[in-house]
Amino acid sequence: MPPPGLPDDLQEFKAGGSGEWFPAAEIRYYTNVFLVQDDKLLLGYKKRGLGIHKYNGFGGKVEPKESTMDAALRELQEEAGITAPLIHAGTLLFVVPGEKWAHIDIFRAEEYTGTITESDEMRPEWFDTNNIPFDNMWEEDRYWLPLLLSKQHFSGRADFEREGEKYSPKKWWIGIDSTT
Ligand SMILES: Nc1nc2c([nH]c(=O)n2[C@H]2C[C@H](O)[C@@H](COP(=O)(O)OP(=O)(O)OP(=O)(O)O)O2)c(=O)[nH]1
Repeated sequence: MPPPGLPDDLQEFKAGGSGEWFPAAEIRYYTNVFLVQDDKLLLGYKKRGLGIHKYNGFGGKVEPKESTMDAALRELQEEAGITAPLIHAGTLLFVVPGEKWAHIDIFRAEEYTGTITESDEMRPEWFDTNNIPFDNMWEEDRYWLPLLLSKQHFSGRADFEREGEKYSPKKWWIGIDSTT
């Protein structure tokens, strides 16, 4: 059974952790873009802000009156210097008690135009898809990134406890959309 906040028609893929899901809160929208070419994945090393010193896709907050797609394209341009046709890969709810829920629309791109460029926020780096730096990423990314790579549409939720800038995973659930 999917946790609160996710659609009902999901097939469980990975779940773990313990305790209760944190209570509902207001939702804030984010984007995250992963570029995949052959057996290579482009990640960015985050130099500031949420997730500092972790590798992640390129993305950020959706601004008021901006569509999610426009936000994803803007962040990809700002953080990696490129533009790309984006395919919706899945969604993730990232929950921290006492904070707004982050609803993250996650996109995959397979081609791009422009020159991959380091920005103030991200240092881009290519990784082999069988050598992804999961130990230096958000904890639950290891569970859903394989679904992004295998082109299976997913939805997930991950609840974290926060102590200062340290986020510890508490409970997570990742499902595959049964229509894919
Ligand atoms: N892969 C992954 N990404 C996550 C998780 N949680 C989470 O917020 N993110 C992403 C969503 C966004 O792409 C990014 C956080 O956005 P941000 O705070 O850098 O937003 P921004 O670029 O608008 O920031 P700023 O300009 O205000 O500094 O981290 C997670 O658990 N896994």
